[in-house]
Amino acid sequence: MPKPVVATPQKQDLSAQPAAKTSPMMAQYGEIKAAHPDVLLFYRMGDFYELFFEDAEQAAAALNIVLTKRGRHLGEDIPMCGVPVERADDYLARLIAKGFKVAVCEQVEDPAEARKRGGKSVVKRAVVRLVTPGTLTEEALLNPRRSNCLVAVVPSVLPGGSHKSGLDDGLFGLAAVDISTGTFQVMEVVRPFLGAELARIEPAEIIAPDALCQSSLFAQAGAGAVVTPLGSRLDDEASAERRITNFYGLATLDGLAAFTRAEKLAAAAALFYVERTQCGVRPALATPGRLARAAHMEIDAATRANLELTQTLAGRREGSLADVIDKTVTAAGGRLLSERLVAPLTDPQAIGARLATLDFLIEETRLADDLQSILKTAPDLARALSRIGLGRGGPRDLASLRDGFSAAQRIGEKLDAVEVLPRELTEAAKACLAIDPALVKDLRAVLADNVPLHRRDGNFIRPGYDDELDQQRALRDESRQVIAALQARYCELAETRQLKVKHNNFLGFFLELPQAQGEKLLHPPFDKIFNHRQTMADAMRFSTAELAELEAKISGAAEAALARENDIFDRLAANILEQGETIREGAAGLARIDVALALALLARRNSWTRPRIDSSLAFEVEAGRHPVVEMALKAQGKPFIANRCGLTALPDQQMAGEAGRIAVVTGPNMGGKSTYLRQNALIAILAQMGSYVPAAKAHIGIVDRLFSRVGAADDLARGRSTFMVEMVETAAILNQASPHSFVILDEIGRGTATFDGLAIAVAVVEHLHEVNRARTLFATHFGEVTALAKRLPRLLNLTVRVVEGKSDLVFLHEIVEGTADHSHGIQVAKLAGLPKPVIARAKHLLTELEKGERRAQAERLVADLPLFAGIDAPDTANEELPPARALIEALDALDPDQLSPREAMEALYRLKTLRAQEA
Ligand SMILES: Nc1ncnc2c1ncn2[C@@H]1O[C@H](COP(=O)(O)OP(=O)(O)OP(=O)(O)O)[C@@H](O)[C@H]1O
Repeated sequence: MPKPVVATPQKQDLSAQPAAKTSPMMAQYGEIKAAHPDVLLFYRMGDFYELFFEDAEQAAAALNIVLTKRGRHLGEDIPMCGVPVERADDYLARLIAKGFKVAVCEQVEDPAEARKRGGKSVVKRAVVRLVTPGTLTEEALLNPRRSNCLVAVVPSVLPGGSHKSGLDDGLFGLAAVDISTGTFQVMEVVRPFLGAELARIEPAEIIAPDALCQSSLFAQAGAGAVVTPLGSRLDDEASAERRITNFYGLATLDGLAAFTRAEKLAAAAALFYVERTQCGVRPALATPGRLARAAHMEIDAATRANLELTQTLAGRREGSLADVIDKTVTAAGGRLLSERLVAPLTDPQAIGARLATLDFLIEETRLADDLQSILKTAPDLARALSRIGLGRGGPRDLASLRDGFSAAQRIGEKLDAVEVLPRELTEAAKACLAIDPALVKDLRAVLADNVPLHRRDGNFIRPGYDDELDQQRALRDESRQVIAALQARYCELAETRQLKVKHNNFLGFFLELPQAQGEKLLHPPFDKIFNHRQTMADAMRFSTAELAELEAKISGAAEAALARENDIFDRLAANILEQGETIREGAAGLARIDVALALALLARRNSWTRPRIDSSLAFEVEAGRHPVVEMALKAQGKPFIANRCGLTALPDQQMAGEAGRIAVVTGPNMGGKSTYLRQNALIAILAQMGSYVPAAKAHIGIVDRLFSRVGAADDLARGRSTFMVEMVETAAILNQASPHSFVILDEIGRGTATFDGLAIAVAVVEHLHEVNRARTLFATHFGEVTALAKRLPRLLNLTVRVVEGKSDLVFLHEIVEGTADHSHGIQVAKLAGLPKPVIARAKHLLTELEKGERRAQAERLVADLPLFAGIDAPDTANEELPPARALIEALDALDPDQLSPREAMEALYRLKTLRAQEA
């Protein structure tokens, strides 16, 4: 995980030194470094980027490269290290991954120009770009299948402003920009949801006002991103609007979505940072779209991590749900699939539209296969376009666009030929066909078959395309032939066969031959023709007047040819950028098709079914499976046992209001309880992202929020023990879950003393049943909790079946109604290989305990206590509402999208008051 980059004051301040003591180059370095104190400065010198002073020390340590020295400053050696320009991307990637930021400083004039100003003049240099984790564009620095977002977080009310609750309870504007693809989204979010939103976006970098960065906010909700303080450079609302309109060349913001103040501030902050890091070059960003939070299933950061949606708890993609379901064939498709997975929809109609696409593609297998094989030829259009937009594109990016456009065209035509298409595919096909076919033609005609990565390497324009270029190339190549002839002639003259014509940047063309033969050329008559240039360990180098003349001619022709190639490149790039928006939409269309094809293929191959989705509180899954565990078992040749889950409350169980059921799942360790809990949460996620699901049948009433308390990990970095983490997460659930939520709780209370744990588990179940009324799966080892079913009408007891053999246990992994008779903990311990004497002793103790008083006490705790002690059961609508219920209803009545910031603030205060009453 990248560490936050902290400004490191540099020891040297060269700009403050008397000029006489500092070389002109070091003075220039000092001046540039002073303007970029908190980043590593890559200072271009010829074919290297050099780093000096502390930058050199830090980079050498981080990159494991040699630290040398160059000259002296204030009587001390200047530490230096360097990376070759050719391999700079690799080194940059490693530095960025370690949390550094880098300013790339280039020579911005020809050294010849500098020489004209006098012998001691230094070549002009300038920082052309700041490379930060959230503003990357190069292929080598990016993960192709992950988006790379920069997120600006701006509080609606700044701390120290008129409102005391600026940070803790406030409203935030959030702007997420991915300059590698040009996407830009803004939203407004209240403090309790900020963590979930950041966890969804998984930003590479967060920028925020200083006060916010210094607060504990991002330590809790930063999703591991590098956090960059914005300093005091925060616009007011009017300047924010101006910044946005200026960026897009618009007269007003009216044509875009109606943004709130916080959203405008965040969008402007993001644009400010993008312009700053790109040193004034404007990436081709889409205009910001507004994201309504309520449109997505809310999944908090802990739940997202625990369910291992896009990465496992160990931080790897293998073994995550995304890894198992991702059958996309393009990088953009992979990114979109992950985005959908972490933001399942809540609108049944929108989900239905996605499912209709899958229905169609599952039916039309031939067409689906054809489309997928075309898609396999489509490179990453969005990222190539973005690099071209930033002037960082190379010939391979043009080739990617050419191949991508032609794939889009073929896919568009194929879909267009189908009579009745689902809406999503009609729209995607239209977007694909909107890309101007002339562009493809042009690119095909212009680009050579094999093109280099960098423009500087030349030879990317097809021979025969441009007369002038062909002439320059002929001249260049002819001269090369002349050189070959010269080599033969000089061999004769020097009476050796070992003479070679070579080239380097320092000498240009030169002749090289072994020292033994070279010696002779230093003397008459040879020295009239051959001018000695260098003596190496085992070779000597010479030049001749004729070679120098040719050198000038060749480099002139080569330079002219390259300049001509670059002119053609620029013209093409300009044509492409003119259609940037259309191309981006076409690329998005291809990604949507890729995702649909991938999900259709997944459903077809694994016999997944179409879920029924509506706005009820249903939760009925027949023969559900855990996709990741199933896949892992399949690899070992073992079957996965499918299980039913029914949490829909019967009408007569709902009492005064809507509610779902709670299933208490008991059973032995290793029986499959956790798998069962997670698989049902994953089925809800898959269904709402618009995928078929691993079940024989599924009916899911929209889940608006998904909560989980599973797994146990200390959060020592934040000073929380396992039990504390467990309780914090449980508190969040009990305070926030509603009947429309889905909750999975695994072994609440196991992290503390038995009685405390049991008491907490019982109280939590009661609260969930009476107050939250959410559809819930509650796994526990406290068998006593099952007794609650006698008192709580919507409670259901499930257990995992095991068969106890003579000497061991057989796990059937079958979930059935009922309760576990005992926990089999000792048998599992035996299976795990605990020493025999320990097992024997434990068995003995267990018998004693089961006979004893403690057990009876525990059972009484659950069975004999007054019904719902401490909880006011809201069983008639006319009774005065208990405050927690009132709070939930007040929350339910709110529609955040309809509130002005002021109304939102007022609502927040109302809620706080209700909460205070409850306490
Ligand atoms: N439905 C199933 N079909 C086949 N194998 C399963 C099934 N469910 C679980 N398993 C296997 O059993 C193992 C244990 O499952 P799981 O972790 O869910 O058990 P558990 O009851 O939660 O255990 P504990 O109480 O110790 O946490 C899994 O790793 C998997 O290999």
